[in-house]
Amino acid sequence: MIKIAPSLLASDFTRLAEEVKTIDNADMLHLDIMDGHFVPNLTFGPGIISALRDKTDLVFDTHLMISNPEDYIEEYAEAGSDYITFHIEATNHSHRLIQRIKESGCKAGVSLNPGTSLKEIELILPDLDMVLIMSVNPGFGGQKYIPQITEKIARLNSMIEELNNDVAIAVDGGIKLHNVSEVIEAGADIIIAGSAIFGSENPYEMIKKFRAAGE
Ligand SMILES: O=C(CO)[C@@H](O)[C@H](O)COP(=O)(O)O
Repeated sequence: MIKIAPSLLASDFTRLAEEVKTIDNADMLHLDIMDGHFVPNLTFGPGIISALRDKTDLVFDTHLMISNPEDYIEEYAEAGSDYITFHIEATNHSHRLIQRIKESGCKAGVSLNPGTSLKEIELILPDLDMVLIMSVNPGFGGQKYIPQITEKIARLNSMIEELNNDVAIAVDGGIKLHNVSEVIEAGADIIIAGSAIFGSENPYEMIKKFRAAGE
């Protein structure tokens, strides 16, 4: 079953609580944390996550696009995250970070920029709950899907099958109705989409269409 995770980045920040209600048929809420350092944009922090926590039952999927993620794990767990994902490019201590995320009561994910090889995560793959493949360069919504990423998803899918493990593949960036099937066929389990969902006339119906593409 494909999971749909609308990215809050594309919502109207003046009406967050109402925006979240428009997507209550999704599975997860994707929360992009940007620090203006690891990526050239700034978004929001744990205060917004805790403010939204009692507004929805969606699983909170926190994506740390920040330098020094080791300084913030517990804070984002306490704010109400269910998953915490950090970037492999942002730390020299990925295994320790995974352990800390799990100790904080969350599921652990790691994300890879488009130019980062899957080799970087080979040794930590058995310990992960999710791998988040960036299909655009992180920092901004509304960019175009990078076509080579489809092959990367398929290779990751084979690596996970070989391990015989339950690691979810999430794909993030530039996913629309016209290419969602390609991403799902390559092996994605979680579709993260911002502008295609929050930018549509009817986010609820758009989620239904995304879901149908995976059936
Ligand atoms: O993390 C990011 C971008 O850095 C994504 O989560 C975007 O928010 C996805 O937006 P669309 O490409 O779907 O508009």
